[in-house]
Amino acid sequence: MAHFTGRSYNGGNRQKGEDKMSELLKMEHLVKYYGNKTSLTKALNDISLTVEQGEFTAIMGASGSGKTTLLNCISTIDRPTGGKVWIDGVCTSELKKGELADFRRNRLGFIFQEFNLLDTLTAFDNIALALQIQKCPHDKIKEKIEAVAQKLGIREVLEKYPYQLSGGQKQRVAAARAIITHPSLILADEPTGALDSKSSKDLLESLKLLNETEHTAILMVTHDAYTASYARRVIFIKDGKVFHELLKGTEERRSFFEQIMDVISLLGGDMNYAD
Ligand SMILES: Nc1ncnc2c1ncn2[C@@H]1O[C@H](COP(=O)(O)OP(=O)(O)OP(=O)(O)O)[C@@H](O)[C@H]1O
Repeated sequence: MAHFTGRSYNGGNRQKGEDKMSELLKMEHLVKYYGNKTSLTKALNDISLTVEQGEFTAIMGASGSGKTTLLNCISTIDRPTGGKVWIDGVCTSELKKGELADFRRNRLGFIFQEFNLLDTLTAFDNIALALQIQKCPHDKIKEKIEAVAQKLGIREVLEKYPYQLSGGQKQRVAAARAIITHPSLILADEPTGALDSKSSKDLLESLKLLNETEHTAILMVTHDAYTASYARRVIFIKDGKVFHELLKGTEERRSFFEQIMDVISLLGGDMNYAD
């Protein structure tokens, strides 16, 4: 086991000497209750965090700790009971109903555990859909898809339908669909949850490459330490609160994985241990 080199949570403030980046996502005092007076669940209990432009962040926590609720409040799929979220300086709780869909379409990309591809469209058309909605010209669509497909290693499967693809290929198509509109932020909920270890590795290498070359920020919920070790920063949630965070320095991914494992052993819970 590596020595525990993490630091106590400091409200998302960067430490001295760290890269100066600009703020992309800010949450202040996020609270989310489910239920009613007789049966109340406090899913988020006062979370304040910032994520910088281009940052690759993982959110970890045991089942029921509030990871998906947090992601849904950020993505505007769910409304927090209290507190505020800003993305690119826009306070999402101030957006009107009609503005929310446009906001999500233009600023956010989504990757879900279950891929969410349309079965009746080819991989190419699934990816193209995001651009057609934005009224991108036809020749530009082809050019953009070919470029992203090259990066993700899915050029050969673009004319296939989802049922003809492996889980790993489907998830890389979903990643292409998420990145193609150049969103400020990709939100991924357990993106490797339905994949075997080889496909998980391929997807994570692809996400890392997209993050590095396109400078798109990725916020990824996972309960898997191996998956989280691809991020530069890991935030641990317990009972709806931020419990700890780790920042990857210059060390290898494997050693970051060991640091993550150390925090998991402090947290307990049902997270994955394999590397
Ligand atoms: N729609 C809902 N109605 C009532 N309670 C909910 C609802 N959604 C989530 N919860 C509760 O809120 C808490 C946090 O749930 P959440 O799904 O965010 O956890 P999670 O960390 O994503 O869990 P998992 O890893 O199992 O997906 C849990 O106690 C859950 O039962």
